[in-house]
Amino acid sequence: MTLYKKSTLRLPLQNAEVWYYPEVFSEEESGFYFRTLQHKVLWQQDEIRIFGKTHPQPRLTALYGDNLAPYSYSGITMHPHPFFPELAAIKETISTLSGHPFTSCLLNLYRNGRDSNGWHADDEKELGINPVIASVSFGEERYFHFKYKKDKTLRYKLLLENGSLLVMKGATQHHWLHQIPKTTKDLEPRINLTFRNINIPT
Ligand SMILES: O=C(O)CCC(=O)C(=O)O
Ligand SMILES: [Fe+2]
Repeated sequence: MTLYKKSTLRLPLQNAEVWYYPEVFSEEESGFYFRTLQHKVLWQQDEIRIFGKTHPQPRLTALYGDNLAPYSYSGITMHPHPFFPELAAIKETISTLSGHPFTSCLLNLYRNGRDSNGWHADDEKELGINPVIASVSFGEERYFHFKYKKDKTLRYKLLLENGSLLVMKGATQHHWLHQIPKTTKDLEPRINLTFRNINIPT
């Protein structure tokens, strides 16, 4: 990565600290990482339980980590694979830029516009009290929606562009939900990487 020159944007969300960094990676770097991740990541499709019925998760996922800490959400427990060089290089770039270390990366592959990620907060106890979540996007642009927990009419959305970084920190996960909605638009695949600190349960 060359020196980061683009202006960062702080999103106007109350009781939250969310920053958007466009073009952290150039088009060329983003294309390289998209292709490498698409082929090298051990993608899986888990079954999730919603209202007692199981459904295949509407996207592919994978977990990579520096430690063996498992990560559980929506009734799924994921076990990490070790980092490979290109993924470790992205982690280093994002740690340096955001000023935070990360142990783990949860990846999402949205194959087309029908793949999605429903309303949730990244508030699992393995993440600690005020987690820093650093989310990188490669490939197709998708809308990212926020909804305030106490007043569901308070909403915000932004387009996550190829090569961008979104950082959520502070009290964000306590007060806001987020999602990647489905769309009927004919979309190309998108890869998202969310860097996190996942602690070994005590
Ligand atoms: O794909 C995205 O940008 C969001 C992913 C996400 O919210 C998550 O994995 O927790
Ligand atoms: Fe999330």
